[in-house]
Amino acid sequence: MRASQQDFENALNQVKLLKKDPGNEVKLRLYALYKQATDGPCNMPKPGMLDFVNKAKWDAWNALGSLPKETARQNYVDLVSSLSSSSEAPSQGKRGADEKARESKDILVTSEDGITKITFNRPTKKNAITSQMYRDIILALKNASTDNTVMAVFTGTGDYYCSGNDLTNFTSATGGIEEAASNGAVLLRDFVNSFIDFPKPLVAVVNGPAVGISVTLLGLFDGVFASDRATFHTPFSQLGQSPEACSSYTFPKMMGSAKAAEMLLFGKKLTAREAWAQGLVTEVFPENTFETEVWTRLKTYAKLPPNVMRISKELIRKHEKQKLYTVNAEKCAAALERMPREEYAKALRNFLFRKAKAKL
Ligand SMILES: CCCCC/C=C/CC(=O)SCCNC(=O)CCNC(=O)[C@H](O)C(C)(C)COP(=O)(O)OP(=O)(O)OC[C@H]1O[C@@H](n2cnc3c(N)ncnc32)[C@H](O)[C@@H]1OP(=O)(O)O
Repeated sequence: MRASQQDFENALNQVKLLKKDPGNEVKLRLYALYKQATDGPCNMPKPGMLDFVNKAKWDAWNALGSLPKETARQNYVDLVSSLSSSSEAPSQGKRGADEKARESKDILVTSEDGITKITFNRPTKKNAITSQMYRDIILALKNASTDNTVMAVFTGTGDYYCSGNDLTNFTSATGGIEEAASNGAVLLRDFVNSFIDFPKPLVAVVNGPAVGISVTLLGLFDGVFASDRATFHTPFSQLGQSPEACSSYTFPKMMGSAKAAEMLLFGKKLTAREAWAQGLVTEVFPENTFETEVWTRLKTYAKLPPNVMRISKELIRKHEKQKLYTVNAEKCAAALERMPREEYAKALRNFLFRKAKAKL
């Protein structure tokens, strides 16, 4: 739901009531979103190099590019709401929201060395993502976008990075498949949007096989470091589904339409090196040195100037954002269509009963 003018005005009032100074970086972001929401894209002359304060404000505003006024208004309201919830309970402070995510057993969130680490932590199910985990990740990314860490990194516990959507997510839905599909489509849209909108560098440390949505999302990451044990598999046709997380747009752009079709239509599983050759992976590391090498590298990256990385990311992404929102919305509408279909139900039955069949 889009923020109304009234929501925006309430947020303007709430900012004045914040008990804690949110820091310069957040204040610049608020300023930029406010200007974008009220005046539209920055068309002021750039202040001189020595006019530090106005130059920083101009840079922050200008970095929003052609972001529509309504989106800026929404982002402003969301940002103020996250700041308000943290300043309302000073004894728990921002940790109130953070702890909610940290308490989740299937998604671990930690912050160290300037890095928010978000771990799929359900190894007995190969880190398959439940509906609650989608919600936990949305919250973790929301917190990480305004806290004082420099980047966010996803990884998995155990032998898998992630086996994708938990195929039992909708099997226990009480309100029927149509209602489950509709709720799922909204959750999926919000989940993917939280990756599109994440303003800091976003990196995946792919420690093992990755399946489904954990692969398609990688097209929205800024860095993908993979163990040579990792594989990348998107068996959508086999599952009677269509590709999500904007991969119908990001994959052909990244690897060309023929190679994207091989993955997204025909479900070809790629090795880490094949995924690197297609531009999906930044670098592949030998399994035995993977963790040490990758985390050493990431800690170095986390020492780079955060504002510059943020502005550069905004510049890289700003022309794409509207397109990504549109593709995401289209896919979610398609998911609504597909889920109640027989092809999907059959794929689900095959998975759920495969072990029983194997014993026959
Ligand atoms: C909000 C809605 C958003 C919707 C977004 C849509 C996204 C699309 C996708 O992500 S599609 C991809 C879905 N994932 C899969 O199809 C993978 C299914 N799993 C497998 O094929 C296999 O389990 C495996 C190849 C990942 C691993 O095989 P292996 O033989 O090594 O291990 P097991 O099969 O015995 O698995 C161990 C236990 O983990 C459970 N499990 C694994 N993956 C999933 C999953 N995706 N969903 C639910 N459960 C999963 C598996 O059932 C075993 O559990 P058990 O020990 O209790 O039997």
